Amino acid sequence: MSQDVVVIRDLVKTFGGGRNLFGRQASEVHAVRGISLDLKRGETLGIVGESGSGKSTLARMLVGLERPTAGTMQIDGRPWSELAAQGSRAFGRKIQYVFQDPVASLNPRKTIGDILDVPLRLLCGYDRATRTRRKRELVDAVQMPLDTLDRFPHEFSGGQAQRIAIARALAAEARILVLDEPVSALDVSVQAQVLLLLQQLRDDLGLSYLFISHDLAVVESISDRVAVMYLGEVVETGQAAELFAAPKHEYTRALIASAPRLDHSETA
Ligand SMILES: Nc1ncnc2c1ncn2[C@@H]1O[C@H](COP(=O)(O)OP(=O)(O)OP(=O)(O)O)[C@@H](O)[C@H]1O
Repeated sequence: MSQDVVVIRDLVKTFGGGRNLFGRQASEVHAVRGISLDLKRGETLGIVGESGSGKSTLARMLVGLERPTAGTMQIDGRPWSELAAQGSRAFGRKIQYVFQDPVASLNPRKTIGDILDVPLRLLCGYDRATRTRRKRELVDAVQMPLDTLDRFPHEFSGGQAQRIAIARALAAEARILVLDEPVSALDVSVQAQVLLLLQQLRDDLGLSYLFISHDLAVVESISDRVAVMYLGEVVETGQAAELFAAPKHEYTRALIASAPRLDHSETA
């Protein structure tokens, strides 16, 4: 069996380009311009690039929220087109999306128990007893107390809410997580705790992560490999430590030079 859980080939996404109200050709936005990438089982692939480089568009296509203009993707051994033909739930069992703003991503009117119930019921079809057991396991897996299940999203800090969002992403036993700026909204000390939890979960459950961030220090700390995106293209990929220590592409060098928190200078 292939070690690659995500295979992306020549992926393109173009927005717009149709005729406008006056019959004129509207301008096209080339958000993703022919990307090829692989994500291996158990690996964290960091995706970096400035705002507008196409990171979120890539992520949204992977999880089935956006349809590619051209190219192919395979998710956990299944062609993207096959999952798309089955509807959005087919993606949910294979690949899950964790958003930047954890509190906003949780329904404020539902308890955490009810929020976790949704994927267990709709994606897995579990009976009530199994759902109850799984919900306990899930809050435990993200190191939250059991009474979390009876509380509402607003009762939690940003870091706790992100743990809950991660628990929800794990509910349907998808083994691939697309993490889109998952710690960017959190204080630095909380970021470190959530990153540690993500690493533990990855190792314990054999997860694979596509980890998107504009924060190079965060990406370097968690990623095995890194892909650098610029204007819709991947301009450089490499092992995280090597790529940050000796960037090959001009854009990667500029990105590192403009990042205040990443210090690769020699200490005397
Ligand atoms: N639905 C859409 N319709 C039209 N253009 C879009 C749409 N979504 C994204 N774009 C454009 O595609 C390009 C890539 O955007 P994308 O959000 O993927 O970049 P990003 O690297 O994730 O940036 P950010 O870090 O700001 O989210 C941008 O020029 C953006 O304006």
